[in-house]
Amino acid sequence: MTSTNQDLRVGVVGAGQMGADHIQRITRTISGATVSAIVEPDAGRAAAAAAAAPGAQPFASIEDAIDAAALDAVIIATPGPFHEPVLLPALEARLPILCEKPLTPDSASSLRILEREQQLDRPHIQLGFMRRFDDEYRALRELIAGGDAGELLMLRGVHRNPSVPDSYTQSMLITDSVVHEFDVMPWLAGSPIRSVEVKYPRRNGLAPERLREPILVLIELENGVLVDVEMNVSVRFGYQVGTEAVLQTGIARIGQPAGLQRWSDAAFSIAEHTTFKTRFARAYDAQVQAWVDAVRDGSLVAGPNAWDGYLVALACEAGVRALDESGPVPVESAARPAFYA
Ligand SMILES: NC(=O)c1ccc[n+]([C@@H]2O[C@H](COP(=O)([O-])OP(=O)(O)OC[C@H]3O[C@@H](n4cnc5c(N)ncnc54)[C@H](O)[C@@H]3O)[C@@H](O)[C@H]2O)c1
Ligand SMILES: O[C@H]1[C@H](O)[C@@H](O)[C@H](O)[C@@H](O)[C@H]1O
Repeated sequence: MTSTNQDLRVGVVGAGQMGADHIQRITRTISGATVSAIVEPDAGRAAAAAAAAPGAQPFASIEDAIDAAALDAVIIATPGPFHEPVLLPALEARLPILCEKPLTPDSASSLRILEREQQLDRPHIQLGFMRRFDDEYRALRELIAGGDAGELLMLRGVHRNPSVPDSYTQSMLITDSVVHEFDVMPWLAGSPIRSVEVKYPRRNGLAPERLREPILVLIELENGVLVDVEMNVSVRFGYQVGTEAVLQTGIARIGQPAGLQRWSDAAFSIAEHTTFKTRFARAYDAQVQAWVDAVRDGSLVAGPNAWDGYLVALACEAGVRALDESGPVPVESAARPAFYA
């Protein structure tokens, strides 16, 4: 750290919906860090981000921010295809990195990142798979590992978005959305992915014309646990992410609606989220705080690392193939190098 005060100076690259959220989070909620640099090509977003983070300097590129020694660490919140051009100079400058998911959109580019990172003394990249910081996901993982209800047999997931932007394509059902399940389900079950299959139920006529959805994704894990995920992005009513674990002698469920309960007009209702920003707000806070603390104490990474991102990239490749092929597509997951132990 080259900070003049005790705070970690964080640069944020990409100040769109997620980057702007992280800028506010660091400015208002996180302790031990300030936003010192913002790289955002869109002038309106750059101005809004600067207003939210007094004292942060604007830069045209990550390279310029590095040359000006304006940051100790970086959060990458550009769209997935624009992660690699930021990751490489950041690694070159030995900056600790919190990179939003996915690491990169395909396994070949993820491998390039792994190769570059392994030239450093230790992992520098933490990945933004925030579900690992969600209290409910953590409790579920603990329960499964504890074995009180016997062995885990199945995991059943629902992942429902109210709608998606015009830029969202068919393959993004996998690479932008199911990408989370490709990380969190193996993490819950303690076993890597063996294959991915996609089934198409009846199409939702309210979906954008370019999308054939919802989809049902079947994920087989190496330990025999079968995972099914309903991926559904035009549900309109709200944002819902839930998981049910089927164990030998019990069922565990997370992601149920919580909060305001209401009785009126002879009916009962309960508030539902409309965006991941509120559903996972506490998880994002915990994730960023854990990362800041890890950078400050020198451990640099306190969550999923680039190897986890590579495994997910392999699963995404299989998932994208499975959108067009019938039957399970195998995932060849390589052995984790000692560097990422
Ligand atoms: N963890 C989560 O739940 C979650 C939620 C949403 C998005 N994301 C991830 O966050 C990242 C950003 O997604 P978003 O929804 O905020 O996208 P967005 O389109 O809202 O914002 C991306 C921003 O990056 C800027 N940008 C593009 N190229 C750039 C470059 N080369 N240098 C600097 N800035 C550049 C764009 O102008 C834009 O403002 C993606 O990786 C996405 O997958 C994660
Ligand atoms: O980019 C978003 C984000 O990653 C959300 O967490 C996920 O639920 C959405 O499906 C995806 O589009």
